[in-house]
Amino acid sequence: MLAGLDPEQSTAVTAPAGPVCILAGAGTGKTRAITHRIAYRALTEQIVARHVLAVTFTARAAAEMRARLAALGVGGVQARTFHAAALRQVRYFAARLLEGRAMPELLESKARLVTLAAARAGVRADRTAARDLASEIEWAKSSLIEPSEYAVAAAKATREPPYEPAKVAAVFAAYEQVKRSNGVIDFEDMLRAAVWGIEEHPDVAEQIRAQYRHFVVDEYQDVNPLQQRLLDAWLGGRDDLTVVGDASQTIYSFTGATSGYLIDFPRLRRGAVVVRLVRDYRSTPQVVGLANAVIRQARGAEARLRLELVGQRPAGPEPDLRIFADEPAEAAGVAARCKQLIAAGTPAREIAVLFRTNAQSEAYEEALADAEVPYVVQGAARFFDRVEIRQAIVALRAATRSTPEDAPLVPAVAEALTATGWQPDKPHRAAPHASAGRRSLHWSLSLRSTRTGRSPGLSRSCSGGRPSSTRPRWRV
Ligand SMILES: Nc1ncnc2c1ncn2[C@@H]1O[C@H](COP(=O)(O)OP(=O)(O)OP(=O)(O)O)[C@@H](O)[C@H]1O
Repeated sequence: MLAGLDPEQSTAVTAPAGPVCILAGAGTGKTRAITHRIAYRALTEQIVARHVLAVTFTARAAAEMRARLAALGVGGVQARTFHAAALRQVRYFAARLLEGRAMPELLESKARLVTLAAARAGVRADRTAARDLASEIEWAKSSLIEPSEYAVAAAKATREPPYEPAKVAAVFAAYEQVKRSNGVIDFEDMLRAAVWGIEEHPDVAEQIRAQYRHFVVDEYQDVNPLQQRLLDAWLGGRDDLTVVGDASQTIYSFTGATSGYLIDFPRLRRGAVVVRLVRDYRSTPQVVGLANAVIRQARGAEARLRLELVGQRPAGPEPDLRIFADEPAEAAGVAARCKQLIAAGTPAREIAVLFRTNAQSEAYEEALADAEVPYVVQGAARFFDRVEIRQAIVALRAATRSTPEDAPLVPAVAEALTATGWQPDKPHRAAPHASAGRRSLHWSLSLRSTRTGRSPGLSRSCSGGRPSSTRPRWRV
């Protein structure tokens, strides 16, 4: 279990029961460290695997952790997100907590009810405004802030609310009422229900604490006050807690997450073992050096836990860091660079453009289409979940089936797409770059020919969306 670990990872893995804080930079093997720690303790019979609750940030990370533990021969560990763990707990204890009442339905998205609540509070909110209001409500609820406290708290946190704070507070209060009268709860309510179940029901608390005795929290720099409260409720004053995080990777502050819990962990948890993982196994020393140089600029509390990473891989080319004024300029710069590389002989398929969230693909797709650089969007399952994309795929399939062998496919595709409600001549964005994350019909597909059953060999890229006289509407 200890072979294949570096000295710092070994320290983390073998640290005794109690608070352990693993400060781990990107690519330093933190997943290896925490899975090995759980497995090592289980296999040396310090703990029983089914008493471990490992909380991850995403369902994908939870699945990864379970798979790695299974590969190490350890089953039975509960690896879940805060939401999944809370939902399971509330469902399990529903009969006791709800005293026979039905479990309320869980709202997948706040948007519809926020729009209703805004109307009730006398605030006119279009879709974008409703989304911004929903984010504000989410921030407040994750930060344990009630509607009556919102205005003061928002000012203190230097929020930039979409309306004046009193209006947001009114929408927030109305939202809570609308939700109650609709008999539904949102994700934050579910976490609150899990907290309330433990804090107010000693029998529930006892049963949960008997089940979960050892805790691991991944991405601890992005925990919000509501999640921390749930963690504290689970712990019930015990301290067998391993947290893993990197203050320099805090990315969810706008939703209420705070790296404060990670930063204060060594001070607040007596006897905490603190381990720093700084050997970066993923990137070349050149890339690691650039990352260090960027992170060195950090100021404030995060800077105290800053990690200086050491690249472990063979040397590679020097990366080129460029800074742009805004996202469209950055996307245009990336597209221009791609064009330049292709003109110099680099095959397009050897160029990758990476971005953090799927919503950002819009800016890049637009810039690449404008620069007439062929592209394929890959690995973004959610892209294919978009309503317009699902409609388009259905339409394309129908078109390939109904088009005669020798007829050009493209008009049939356009026709079929139009039948789905898409209007090629209608601009899809009033202000193209004003709202990051808005979806538009601007896409690229790689299709298998259903008519021949063969792969066409080249990807068919269609660009729709903003009509332009200089840009062909369809390219195949
Ligand atoms: N001690 C080690 N020796 C050699 N390679 C290692 C070691 N520890 C981790 N690695 C390699 O480093 C890479 C990152 O490991 P892992 O996925 O565990 O890291 P991580 O820190 O969880 O990653 P992330 O940056 O995504 O959070 C993997 O390819 C892993 O095999």
